[in-house]
Amino acid sequence: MAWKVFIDGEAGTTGLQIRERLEGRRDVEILSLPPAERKDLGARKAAVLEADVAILCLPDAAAEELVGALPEGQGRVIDASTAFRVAPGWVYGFAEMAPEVRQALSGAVRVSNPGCYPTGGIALLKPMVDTGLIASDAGVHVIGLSGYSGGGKALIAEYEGGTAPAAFQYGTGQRHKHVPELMTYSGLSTRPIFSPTVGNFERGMIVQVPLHLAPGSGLAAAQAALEAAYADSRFVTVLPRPEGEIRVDPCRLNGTNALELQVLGDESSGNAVLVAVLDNLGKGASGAAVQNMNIMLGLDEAEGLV
Ligand SMILES: NC(=O)C1=CN([C@@H]2O[C@H](COP(=O)(O)OP(=O)(O)OC[C@H]3O[C@@H](n4cnc5c(N)ncnc54)[C@H](OP(=O)(O)O)[C@@H]3O)[C@@H](O)[C@H]2O)C=CC1
Ligand SMILES: CC(=O)N[C@@H](CCC(=O)OP(=O)(O)O)C(=O)O
Repeated sequence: MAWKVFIDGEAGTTGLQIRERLEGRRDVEILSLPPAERKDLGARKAAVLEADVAILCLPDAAAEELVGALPEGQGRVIDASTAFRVAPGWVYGFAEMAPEVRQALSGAVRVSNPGCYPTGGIALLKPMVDTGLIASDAGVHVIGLSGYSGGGKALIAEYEGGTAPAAFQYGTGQRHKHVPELMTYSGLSTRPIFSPTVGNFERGMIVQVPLHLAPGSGLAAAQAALEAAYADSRFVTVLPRPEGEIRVDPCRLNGTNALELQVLGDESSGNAVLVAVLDNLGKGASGAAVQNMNIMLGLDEAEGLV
């Protein structure tokens, strides 16, 4: 028997990627709507209710409208938008964030898929807060670098049309949509400063957290905290601290569901930069959505396919 999966917004950037990841699978049947019904609320609602799991790859407002139309507790949904990431009653689908998340996911009806930058930021920050290496009320800085596909079809068109600059910093008003989830799941009570930049490359991402740690021991402690948090993780890897200078390539995990974490810096001064590398369309979006779908359907064995 194949599980029925409906991808709402399957023609968009994230939807297409999920479709590609699922197309070769014999344990999954993709439910699709005819083009004329692609934006018909009634048809989409019926497809969600027919499916074993529906993955919403829509703008926030369209996701809110569809979820609002579903009967309470019916239609298992993974929402890729920002709409429900800190909403009560939703499971935040970052399976590696804490041991209890995987179990919550397996029975969940409403799952929000994490944002791309928060996936890297929370992965780095939560173990620091949990172990007391960062006080929960500390003011932290998070710096992001993303490929342009993170901006969806509109930004892709600007870059492919040659009208966008080589790179641009944005989120300059400190109102970026990712800050609430970053703060909530990292366990920070002070709103972090988040400064993202997008560059002229399609996909790939670096998230950096600069920190002043204890001189002489802080970097080793940060390394130990990350290693302990992700010891049993299949998709999150803590890399060894490098010897000397390195170059961090945002694109090195493209096409995968991997997330790599690393502690960089100088032990003698305690000046550190924690770094996460991921594919914004992989672990930052479609990979995580398929991983969550697998856990919800009890297909953990198939996780290697994401
Ligand atoms: N790109 C990324 O890296 C990531 C994106 N996300 C999130 O995923 C969601 C989708 O983003 P992304 O794929 O980039 O966006 P896109 O703009 O590439 O795709 C959105 C898709 O939704 C469709 N759509 C819009 N309104 C409706 C509606 N009312 N009913 C049905 N379909 C509709 C669009 O149709 P049409 O083709 O006609 O425009 C389009 O195909 C967003 O909420 C985004 O925040 C999450 C993680 C990362
Ligand atoms: C480069 C770029 O514009 N990136 C988007 C984030 C990517 C994304 O869509 O984030 P979600 O995971 O929340 O959907 C932005 O900064 O708004």
